[in-house]
Amino acid sequence: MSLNWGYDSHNGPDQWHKLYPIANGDFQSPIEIKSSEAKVDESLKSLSIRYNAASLKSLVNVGHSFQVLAEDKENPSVVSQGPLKATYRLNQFHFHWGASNDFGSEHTVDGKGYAAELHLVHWNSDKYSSFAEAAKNPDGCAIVTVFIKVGSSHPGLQRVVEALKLIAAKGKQAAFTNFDASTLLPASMDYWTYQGSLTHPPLLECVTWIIFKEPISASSEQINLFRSILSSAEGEKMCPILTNYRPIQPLKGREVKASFQ
Ligand SMILES: Cc1cc(C)cc(S(N)(=O)=O)c1
Ligand SMILES: [Zn+2]
Repeated sequence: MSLNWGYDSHNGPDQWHKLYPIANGDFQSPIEIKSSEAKVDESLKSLSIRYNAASLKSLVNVGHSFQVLAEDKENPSVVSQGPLKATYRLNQFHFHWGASNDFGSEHTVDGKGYAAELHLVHWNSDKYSSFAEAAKNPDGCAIVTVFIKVGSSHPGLQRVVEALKLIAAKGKQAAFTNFDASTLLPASMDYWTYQGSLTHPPLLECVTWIIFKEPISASSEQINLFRSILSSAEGEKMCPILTNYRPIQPLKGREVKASFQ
């Protein structure tokens, strides 16, 4: 199935509104986080993240990124507390990046972009029976987000980037098991949170965003391996995925809360 959207000039974020009018909605993501304008909310609980290495099963090249998929029936990996009023099950995680290390994250902080951004995608399994059903509701999804800056090599990320050679072409899938996603989280649990949307089509406004203040570090070589996967299928002209981030969207009066001073 060829995508009707992408990140090129002819099918990229500026064009998405033609097929997905919600692209101009009031709760779109990503956004710029202006740290001085975030409202410290003392009532925000600390986040409870319980990841189970048995949850993750496979790695797939979806043509615009790669995803590590959870089998979310048994041994679910879950996030709860923090700004959330329910328990949210891990569905998958993936990354966004750019053609150079100077940009590539989707959210920005005080005008600064990071080299890449990790999205750990969860759905409200207390209220809904699947991610697809949850994504139709404002309280349906919770995406835990970790910024990635260029620095020392990240041991946890190394297993992920080494597996990318197995899924170089679009549509390729490989087993990826026994991986504890909590190795990708920063030391500090301080976060910002706001209500927004999925950051590519269908752009549904169903997400409680939970964005850690502290980035993790990855080496330039590790981030460069993200750019080694292809948007082309086997046998087609090889086309590396050099960029897959949506630019920041208007805040439209939304409040960003901070769990920290
Ligand atoms: C369309 C879509 C689906 C999923 C699972 C996740 C996203 S994102 N990039 O907002 O995390 C977007
Ligand atoms: Zn994403």
